[in-house]
Amino acid sequence: MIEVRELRREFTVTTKVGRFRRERRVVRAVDDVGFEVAAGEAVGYVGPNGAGKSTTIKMLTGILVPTSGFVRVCGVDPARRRRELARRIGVVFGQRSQLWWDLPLRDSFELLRAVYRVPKADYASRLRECVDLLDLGPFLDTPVRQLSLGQRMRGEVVASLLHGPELLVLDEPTIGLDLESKERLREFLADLNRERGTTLLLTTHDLDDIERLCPRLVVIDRGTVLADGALDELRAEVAPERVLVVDLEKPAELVGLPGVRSSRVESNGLRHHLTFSRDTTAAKVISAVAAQAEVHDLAVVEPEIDDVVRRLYARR
Ligand SMILES: Nc1ncnc2c1ncn2[C@@H]1O[C@H](COP(=O)(O)OP(=O)(O)OP(=O)(O)O)[C@@H](O)[C@H]1O
Repeated sequence: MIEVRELRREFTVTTKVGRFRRERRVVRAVDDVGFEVAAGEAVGYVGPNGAGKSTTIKMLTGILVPTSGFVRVCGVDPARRRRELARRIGVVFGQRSQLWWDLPLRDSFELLRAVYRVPKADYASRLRECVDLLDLGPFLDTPVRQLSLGQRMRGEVVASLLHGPELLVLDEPTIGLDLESKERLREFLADLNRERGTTLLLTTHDLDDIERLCPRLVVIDRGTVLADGALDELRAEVAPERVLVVDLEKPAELVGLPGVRSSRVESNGLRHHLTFSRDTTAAKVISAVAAQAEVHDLAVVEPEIDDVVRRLYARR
């Protein structure tokens, strides 16, 4: 669905040096980026501010022409065949609107139907389904300018789906939304990917979006790919330890546990946080604990996704 190889984009920026002199400098926003996304995948494209995410997205959607490299989306060169691509993909920019500000939401959708020449029956059924799932019915006749951010974002997502795209590209779709709106949108997108098989590529700073939606992550920093893989694999790679939290029936000291590298004791010896390596199974640690004390409750804690991504950035 997406093929990117040695993709590069440079910008020339002019900065003032001293009182009269200006200096031209080339900024390489995307520097030999490569990755592929297969049909049906949901991939998170993450990186710190200025990493090159939006620039990549703009090249994938044909808004920006690459300085060099290879890019194909749905088999076409986005910059050369932008119009054709627009009929096959949906794009949502959290910070920019594709809706007509003064028109009711319904009229914006109608206009987009005409732009994309969506057959009336397809349009009606897609609109009905999206509006129901995203609970937008009560707002269809409200001018876009009067919608809350959460309502508008749901509107943006509907607008991007009216022509039934194979791929949906989202740049910061949950930015500024409250927790409930975020959750509703994530649920909708997860269903879209699972039930419809729509491919998703999204950039976000909210790693809960990734946890909820994207089994795979492509991490970029300073224009280059730092890591690309399944979230679980990246977790195992950069965070080679997990924590077993055990609550004992009675306070006890635990000694000689297999694979346990460090421990922290709380509640006067009742709760133990045992950090163990991935070479050991949780079952082995648990049975060694159970041989020494009576266990009341336990949980295995994986490192948080924020921690995984922070460690990936730090590797640089
Ligand atoms: N039109 C432009 N002209 C000059 N420099 C630009 C332009 N667009 C982006 N850049 C620079 O390219 C780099 C990458 O920017 P980009 O917007 O792609 O990052 P990002 O990962 O999307 O960041 P953020 O998370 O802050 O949105 C930055 O250093 C930015 O200043």
